[in-house]
Amino acid sequence: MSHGWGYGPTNGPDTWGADFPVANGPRQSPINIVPKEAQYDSSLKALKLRYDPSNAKGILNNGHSFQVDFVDDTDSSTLTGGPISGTYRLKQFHFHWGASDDRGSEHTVNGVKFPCELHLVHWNTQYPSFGEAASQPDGLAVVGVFLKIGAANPRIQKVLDALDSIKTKGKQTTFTNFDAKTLLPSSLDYWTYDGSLTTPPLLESVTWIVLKEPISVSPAQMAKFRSLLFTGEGEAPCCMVDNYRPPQPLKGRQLRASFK
Ligand SMILES: CC#CCOc1ccc(CNS(N)(=O)=O)cc1
Ligand SMILES: [Zn+2]
Repeated sequence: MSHGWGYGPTNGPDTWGADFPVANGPRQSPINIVPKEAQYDSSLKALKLRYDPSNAKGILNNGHSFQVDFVDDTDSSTLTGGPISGTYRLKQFHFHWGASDDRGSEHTVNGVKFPCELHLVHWNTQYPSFGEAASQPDGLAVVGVFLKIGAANPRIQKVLDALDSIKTKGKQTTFTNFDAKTLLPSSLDYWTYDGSLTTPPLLESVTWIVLKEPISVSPAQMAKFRSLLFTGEGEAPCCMVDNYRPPQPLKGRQLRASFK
């Protein structure tokens, strides 16, 4: 049986290059963000996120994380402005997290890991589909949001309450009427750089937009993330934790900031 990619000792990030050679490419993600080395760019526009709650359709345990999927056949949930040109449609959002609060995020800031990181995945409508866009250097835009330990965040609770229904790999359920914009912090200040998907196929097609301000998550809410399993029903259970790729070499890329 093929031993697909994952986050364990025999199929984790250090092994991905065997099946996905782009893993050692020039624009891999995530990266360590060093704010002092980010170049403020006054030409960067404000992010414009317009999401229609009725586009939310389902929530899925995909065996690597869980994702909330959106209807993306019209321009009703979009990202415009910021560092991108044109219109990008929201496809899904998902998270990465650790087994304990000292790790879990993919991007780091001055080497500091957050316990969790949210990714909102968008694709460039210049291309006919997500799949087509994912193979283009300007095909995707992912907004990254750090989660830091603090007060319980009521805005993620509806997502967390759905996790009991998708405990094992492959399980999915309907998930409707959800405004992804409520997951965002009050400030939309961001860092941006050219990067890749952080999971296989690791395609170098992502404009990364990482928000400076984190949102909060409580220890009890983190426990809900950690209640999921990488494994399918009937398999020996393996807790879904530490599903993050570590920072990759910058390889001369410029990191820009939308704020001073
Ligand atoms: C091409 C392709 C494909 C499968 O779809 C995805 C979607 C999102 C991701 C997650 N990428 S990330 N962590 O960089 O947002 C990976 C594969
Ligand atoms: Zn991700």
